[in-house]
Amino acid sequence: MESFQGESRPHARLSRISSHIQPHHKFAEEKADVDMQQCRAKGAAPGLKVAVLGAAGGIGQPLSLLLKINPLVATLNLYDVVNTPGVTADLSHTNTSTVVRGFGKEHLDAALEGVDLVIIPAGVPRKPGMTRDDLFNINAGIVRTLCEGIARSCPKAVVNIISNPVNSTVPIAAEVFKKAGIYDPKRLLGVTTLDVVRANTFVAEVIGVDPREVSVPVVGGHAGITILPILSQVNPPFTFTKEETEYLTNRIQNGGTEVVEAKAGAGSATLSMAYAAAKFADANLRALRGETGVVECSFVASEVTELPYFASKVRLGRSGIEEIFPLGPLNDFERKGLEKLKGELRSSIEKGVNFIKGK
Ligand SMILES: NC(=O)C1=CN([C@@H]2O[C@H](COP(=O)(O)OP(=O)(O)OC[C@H]3O[C@@H](n4cnc5c(N)ncnc54)[C@H](O)[C@@H]3O)[C@@H](O)[C@H]2O)C=CC1
Ligand SMILES: O=C([O-])CC(=O)C(=O)O
Repeated sequence: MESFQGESRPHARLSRISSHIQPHHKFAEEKADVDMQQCRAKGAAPGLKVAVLGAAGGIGQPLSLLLKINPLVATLNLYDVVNTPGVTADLSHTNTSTVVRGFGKEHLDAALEGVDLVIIPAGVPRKPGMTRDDLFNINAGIVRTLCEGIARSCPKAVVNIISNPVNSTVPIAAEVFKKAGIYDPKRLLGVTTLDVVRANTFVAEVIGVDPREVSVPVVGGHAGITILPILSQVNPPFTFTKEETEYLTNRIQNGGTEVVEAKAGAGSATLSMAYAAAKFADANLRALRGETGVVECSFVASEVTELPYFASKVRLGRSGIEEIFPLGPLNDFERKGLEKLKGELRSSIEKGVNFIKGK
């Protein structure tokens, strides 16, 4: 069993080095509580504290790297049940001002203390032939345990859930927070950004523009037909043929499976997911810092449809979600897709809720 809590931080003064030359895993537990401000590198913003739970995984590692180079992140806490010392030591050598601290299995509460944004990519990924729901039995318990830690240590944090099946893990997180009496629907967001990233990429290929200039809302949930791209609302505006619409919808809905099959047993999307999660985290952080007009798609507690959770465009602010936008005008194809997804999405949501309510 791994028990690790260490930190790596920039040294503002040479005289401090002596206290940092011990191997990371030898750091005493209380050392992690040293005042961060006094050790922050010159020029570093007194910024936000972010925790990644599952930081040593396929998503966790590149996501942590992208957060380490985000100037809005002052402190980055890396938590995993294995391999955090190595990932922490490695990442700490990148010369950005973000302070990196590593936490092993027994130190969940310390990893979460005072954190503003928690990102959860912990859990098992799919292998070919599996659905995301096949991950429920393992990942539901992992998400529950981690959310219980959040309730104890940083009940006001904004929480981004990546662990699959997102259609169930977000309701699981909500029920854990309700049980603990700290639930705030504005602060709980399922990460569906990869669906938007894929939609923008695939659409850009069809219409022949830079993918960074394309914006497609993707609504519903994050599994198969519950992923519903609203191609009629693409920006820049474009009219797709029936064939293009079917091809793009199918490719976006099955983007995850495309990667799972290409990786042939070695896991699911990690690099594109880390990119998407870092993009979504950056939006959350900018909003927490007071930037206005930050809009992203996310799977959240919602009244946009009759379902209790639904992904759609949300406006982020200083306290999490400030506004959930209605779906806007849909064409026939999209209206049918919306009706078709509701049954599956409802049962995935109920499965998550019942996992905590014990039904
Ligand atoms: N929302 C989305 O769009 C996407 C979600 N995913 C999901 O993200 C999850 C992680 O995927 P990968 O990083 O590829 O898997 P991975 O197996 O490479 O990494 C998972 C990490 O979680 C850690 N872990 C396991 N139990 C833990 C616990 N109790 N506390 C903390 N850490 C724990 C493992 O030690 C491992 O380092 C999977 O459930 C996958 O399906 C993947 C891609 C896209
Ligand atoms: O497909 C998977 O299992 C991982 C995932 O959620 C995605 O890539 O969208």
